[in-house]
Amino acid sequence: MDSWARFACEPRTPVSPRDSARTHRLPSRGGWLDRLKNGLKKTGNSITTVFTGTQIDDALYEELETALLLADAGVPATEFLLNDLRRRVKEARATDPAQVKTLLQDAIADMLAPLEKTLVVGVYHPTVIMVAGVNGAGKTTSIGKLTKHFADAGASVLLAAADTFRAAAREQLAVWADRNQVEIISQQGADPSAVSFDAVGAGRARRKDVVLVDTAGRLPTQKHLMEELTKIRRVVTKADITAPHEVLLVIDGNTGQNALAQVKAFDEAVQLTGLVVTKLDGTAKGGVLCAIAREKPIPVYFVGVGERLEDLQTFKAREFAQALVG
Ligand SMILES: Nc1nc2c(ncn2[C@@H]2O[C@H](COP(=O)(O)OP(=O)(O)OP(=O)(O)O)[C@@H](O)[C@H]2O)c(=O)[nH]1
Repeated sequence: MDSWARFACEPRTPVSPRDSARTHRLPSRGGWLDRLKNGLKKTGNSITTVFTGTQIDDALYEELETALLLADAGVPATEFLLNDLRRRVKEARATDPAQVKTLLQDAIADMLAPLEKTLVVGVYHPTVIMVAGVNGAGKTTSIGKLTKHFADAGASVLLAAADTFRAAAREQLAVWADRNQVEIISQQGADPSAVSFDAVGAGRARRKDVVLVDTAGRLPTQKHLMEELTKIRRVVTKADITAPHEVLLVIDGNTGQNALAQVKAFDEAVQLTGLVVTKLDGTAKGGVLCAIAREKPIPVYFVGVGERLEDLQTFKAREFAQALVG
């Protein structure tokens, strides 16, 4: 068993006949649930206070509806959850609001379950992962954290600084590359597609396991920048017909319902394969994952609750539901 396989301890649905596939699991989940709980406290508090009463009545459901909407779960997910919960309460013949709280946890966990998926690398050589998002969502930081974890697990990584305009962005990525002793392709002022093309070629020539492409932040309303992103994707495919193997959108958990709009817009532009939800620490809008599950179910590979390395972990539906309705 190679050093990477030691980290491959999560169950995996085979995605390829190639048995060299590796699953990526971030190490050290110690204390994670508490950190997640702490991060989601603001969202969770307004939901859990609904269950402090003594009766299961219409007022309880109405309060819960308000709390879910305030948590940015959105109308479709809120309606679904309320109907599902009423059914569960009836079936369980629950009489105590505390029981309803546990049933809500179950309902949320089931709703979020389809979003749970493990990022697999090793099926393709290299696995090309494109990372996009609005400005300041946490792309570069997340790439840095993932690089560290990939490197620790024995995978070779090549970074591509496809944000060629902002010097600070390239420098930030170079710091992560340096810290993890991984190579980086970076060219000031160059065309982001050209840098990405070169990186995929270099990744293959240098036999890297993973090529991570960091793109510049952009708003879905900036049409030319969204077209630029589409072009990057197209050019990556020119460099390797099977790539990109993953297209990740990093979203800031604080943006709530707007995050859903971002998911839709970026998916249209580059066909997303997964999400990274950052900054869930201190947000009152953590319910947005329910909205995503109901309205645009794209897998959530990782969630982040802070700036430290260990603050980015794989997403687990039940854990999230537990943290939200603690
Ligand atoms: N509190 C908190 N801060 C975070 C988290 N993830 C990232 N950040 C911070 O968010 C800020 C922006 O992160 P970046 O990684 O630079 O964001 P970016 O998307 O690459 O930004 P642009 O390159 O400008 O588009 C930094 O100060 C990060 O440290 C998180 O989970 N929680």
